[in-house]
Amino acid sequence: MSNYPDIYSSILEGLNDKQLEAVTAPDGPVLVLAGPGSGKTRVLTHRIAFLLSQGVSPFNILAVTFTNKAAREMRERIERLVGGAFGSYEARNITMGTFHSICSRVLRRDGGAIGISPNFVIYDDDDQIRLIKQALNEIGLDEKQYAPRSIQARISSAKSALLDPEDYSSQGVSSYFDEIAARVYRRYQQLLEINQAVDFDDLLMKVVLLWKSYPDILQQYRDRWQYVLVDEYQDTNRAQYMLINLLTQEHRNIFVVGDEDQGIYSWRAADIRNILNFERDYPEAKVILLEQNYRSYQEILDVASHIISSNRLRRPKKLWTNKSGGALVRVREAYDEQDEASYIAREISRLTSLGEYTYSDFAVMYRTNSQSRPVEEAFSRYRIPYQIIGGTRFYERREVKDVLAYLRLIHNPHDAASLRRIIENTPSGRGIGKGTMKTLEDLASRAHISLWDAIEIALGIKSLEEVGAFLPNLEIPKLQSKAKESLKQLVGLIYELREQRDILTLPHLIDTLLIKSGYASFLSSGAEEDLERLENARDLISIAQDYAAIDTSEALVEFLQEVALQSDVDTMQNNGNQVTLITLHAAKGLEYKVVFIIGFEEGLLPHARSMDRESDIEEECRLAYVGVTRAMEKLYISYAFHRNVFGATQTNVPSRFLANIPPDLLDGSLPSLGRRGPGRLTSTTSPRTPSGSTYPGGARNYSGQSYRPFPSNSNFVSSSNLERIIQEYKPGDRVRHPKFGEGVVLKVEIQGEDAEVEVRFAAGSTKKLLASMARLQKI
Ligand SMILES: Nc1ncnc2c1ncn2[C@@H]1O[C@H](COP(=O)(O)OP(=O)(O)OP(=O)(O)O)[C@@H](O)[C@H]1O
Ligand SMILES: [Mg+2]
Repeated sequence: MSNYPDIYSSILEGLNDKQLEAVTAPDGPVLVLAGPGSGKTRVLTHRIAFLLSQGVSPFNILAVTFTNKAAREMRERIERLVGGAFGSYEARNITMGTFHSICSRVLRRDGGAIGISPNFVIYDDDDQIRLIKQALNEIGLDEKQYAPRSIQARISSAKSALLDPEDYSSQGVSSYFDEIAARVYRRYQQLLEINQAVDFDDLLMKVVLLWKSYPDILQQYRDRWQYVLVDEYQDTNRAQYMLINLLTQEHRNIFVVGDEDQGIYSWRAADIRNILNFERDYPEAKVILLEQNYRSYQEILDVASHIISSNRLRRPKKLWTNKSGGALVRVREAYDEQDEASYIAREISRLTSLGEYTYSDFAVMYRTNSQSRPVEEAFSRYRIPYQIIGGTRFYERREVKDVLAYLRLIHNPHDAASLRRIIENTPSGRGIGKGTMKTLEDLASRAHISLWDAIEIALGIKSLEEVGAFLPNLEIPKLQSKAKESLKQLVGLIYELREQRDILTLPHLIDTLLIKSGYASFLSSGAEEDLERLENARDLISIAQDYAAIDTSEALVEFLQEVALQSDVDTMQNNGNQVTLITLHAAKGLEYKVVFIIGFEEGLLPHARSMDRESDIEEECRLAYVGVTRAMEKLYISYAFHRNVFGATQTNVPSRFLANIPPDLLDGSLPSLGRRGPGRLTSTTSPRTPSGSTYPGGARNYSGQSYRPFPSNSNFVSSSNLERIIQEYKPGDRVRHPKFGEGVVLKVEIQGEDAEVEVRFAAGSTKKLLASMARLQKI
């Protein structure tokens, strides 16, 4: 470091030798391969600051992150690192964001060359499904027989592999279903074009197409982005790989960081082989391995290493840290998901009341979104503030989508998804019936024009020639006068709002559209629900304040793009003092002082869907590994004996991923059964593991009990559970049953391994219930 003048000290200070080597590497390709928490993201951030300090213009730097939030944080960090020396305006001019947001900008600017309107709208998942249904319909196929979701998945993977409909028909088809998908893909793509829309995968694929077809345009981008940096490189797909490759082939200033063990997006066509290809494509690459972990205590790392060690398709890697003396990783068997959630709530209350932690230090992680519900309920009972990442997002709320549909239509009237949404939903039908819509859609379909054009033609505002559909034999449908009137009003409204766009700021425009469209009065019944919806709709106005200072056409583009490309994690707040509830997938790259991973069970982690293929199981293992390595100080892993899945009670066994962990690394019971090999968690007895304690509130820590294998018979209750039941109910207790309501316990009787509880319900009936099955709640 002494070779560098003082001015660089903030950039280089505190880096270890390997990190320093990466940050200060000379121009040319660099690959940083390293495990979680070893400072890859930090190195990438400091590398950018270092480039700036070397006189590289921020305009010449492109940095790709996995979420927009990560990009924002990286930019702020760089500003802080270089701020004093170079002025904070520097970092603002770096191009930084996700692949999708960067590609969206490229297409907006240069997509015209390959026939993409600069006003294109971005279709989300919902829009895509609607369009696929429309395509199926038009081809005469039944959407019940050919699930639109499965077709969407095929189209998406075709696009990620850079196969257009023709390529896919000729190369990607291996079954009858593929053939159907290929036909739908073709029509779907045409419909996107007519709607002047692109889907997420198009954003990437179209830029590859653009750059491949127009070397002069590619050259402009090569000249512009002379330094390209990519975080989380293991999760790039074929299209992303091509984008980076096209950009950097010439100048070869490519700096990527990644970890093969953390590849968790192969279901979105990510390909870990891109890391291997890197060394093939850039044989002169400098490869740097980082080994020291700065995030977690050794106790956590040891557990992580044992979990990932069962994967065969990997190079062994050592993780070490000089942070030792932390707590052992806690493993706990819960009775069911409620018990699991209550335990977490109590533990968080306990730790915060000791003053050691605040709520924002905690995260609860899970495999599937639906697992968050019991945790939310427990947190409400314990008054623990939380934020949930994913779930129903603000932008997915009906009223928000309705207002966005108006905005999208103002931006681009050819977007039929938005037009249909407005006609069908808000405010109630707009007086345009199904018959009229069918007539208009038929016209659009036959003439290969947008729905908007079809409406204008039917109203006599435009002729077929004017919209570029010269079909002399096409009969223009006659509409009923009432429908005509309603359509005229709608078209007039959109024209009027488009005029307003040129006059008003974006927040004003939204305000105006709420009033003129009748949407505000539609929601003004005064009912609680309507008030809330109106409030949400109006929240868009305050969000749009960020764009009030720029020209409204441009603001609208930026605003819609931000909304369309927002990921779950982007909505996460850093400022509130609240616990984070997040899926394992979304937790990538993040860190928390205390992490709870719930549902460490066969069927959830690994997920039932991934049981068939070894490569899928390995991906689930990496997912578990990603989760475990998010923890800095304390880690809790839990699995439940019973779990309610879509209304049915399942009896699950602990995850096979626990099987490779030596018991002395854990505090709590270890399901040693699984150690006989993956997938063979059959019943047998297992050694008793010491530890365990009682928790406030009188609930037991099952980890203090010997591990009991659970036969699939769900009446079975382990002795620990039996103890709990007996402790839990006594005559006179007031209880609540989900179906029978409130009642009083009259009698508790042991029945083999279970207990029978007799309850008199307030409604009058007396019932005998098996304690293990009844889902009684004490009140
Ligand atoms: N040299 C260092 N000195 C002190 N702290 C460091 C150092 N390097 C990294 N850290 C800290 O260690 C933590 C992990 O770093 P970072 O997030 O960059 O790791 P990563 O390799 O990107 O992890 P992941 O694979 O999970 O994305 C961060 O809190 C970071 O600030
Ligand atoms: Mg990282």
